[in-house]
Amino acid sequence: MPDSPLLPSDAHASSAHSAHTSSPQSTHAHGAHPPTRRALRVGVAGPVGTGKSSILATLCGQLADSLAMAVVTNDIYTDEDARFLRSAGVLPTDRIHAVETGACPHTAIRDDISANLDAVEDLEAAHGPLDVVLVESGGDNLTATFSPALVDAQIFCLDVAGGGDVARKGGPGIRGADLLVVNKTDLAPYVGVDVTRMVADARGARDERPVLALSKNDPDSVAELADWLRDTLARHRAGTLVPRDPGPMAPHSHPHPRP
Ligand SMILES: Nc1nc2c(ncn2[C@@H]2O[C@H](COP(=O)(O)OP(=O)(O)OP(=O)(O)O)[C@@H](O)[C@H]2O)c(=O)[nH]1
Repeated sequence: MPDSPLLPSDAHASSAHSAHTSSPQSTHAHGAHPPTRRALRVGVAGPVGTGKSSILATLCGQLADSLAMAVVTNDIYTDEDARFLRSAGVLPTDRIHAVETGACPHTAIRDDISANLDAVEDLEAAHGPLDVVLVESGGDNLTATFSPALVDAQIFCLDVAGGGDVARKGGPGIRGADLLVVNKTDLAPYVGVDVTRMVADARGARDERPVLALSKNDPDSVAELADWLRDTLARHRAGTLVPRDPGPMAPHSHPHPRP
């Protein structure tokens, strides 16, 4: 993260949405942001099928009555995730915007974030002021993370069906995301995973940053997820939330396809 308190996303926001900034910039600590009315942007990343869209649906279902929310989804070739969320009926359909990345999912959330930034800003212009915009990454591998210039906080999602040892395998999302979700805990008995052990492994890999054992079928864990988002929004509003970069993905290349 750069030392400057003004991130690129703030530069966009402050020109497009300066009317929503609630107070002068003189009161924030070094590294933190000024108190702001710009929507909190939260990214949700993780391997394919771990439950990212379901987390968005759960959060909207819990909070959309009390917060102004919108969603951006990313898929490589389709708008499947956006269609799932629209059919879930948790938000008005025009608050759900699909980005078709046409490339590895991490490209659009980390390397060239312009399509996602445009989508977020279009939603804010059409429906603002918003409280929260959730951005779902396309399903990727363990090393995909969001640029802190796109999101203010990020959730990394694993599920028990991927195996109890995944949390030990590390990677920037597991290690450094603001919240690590160990999802689908209701399936643990069927896949032979000890959730307590998996969560302890995850905590060990994360310097005690938060880990949430979640099942969409377990109301207590769903309430904890909603509380985390409310708390994160409060810190964003107060200017004390500092977007942190979990780190880049592992070195890799994108070979040109054969003609
Ligand atoms: N049993 C159980 N199933 C879940 C839970 N959360 C999600 N699922 C199911 O897991 C499957 C995948 O969930 P999605 O939310 O589509 O996963 P995703 O990570 O968005 O998938 P991609 O976008 O394809 O990477 C669906 O069949 C969900 O219903 C959970 O807490 N418990």
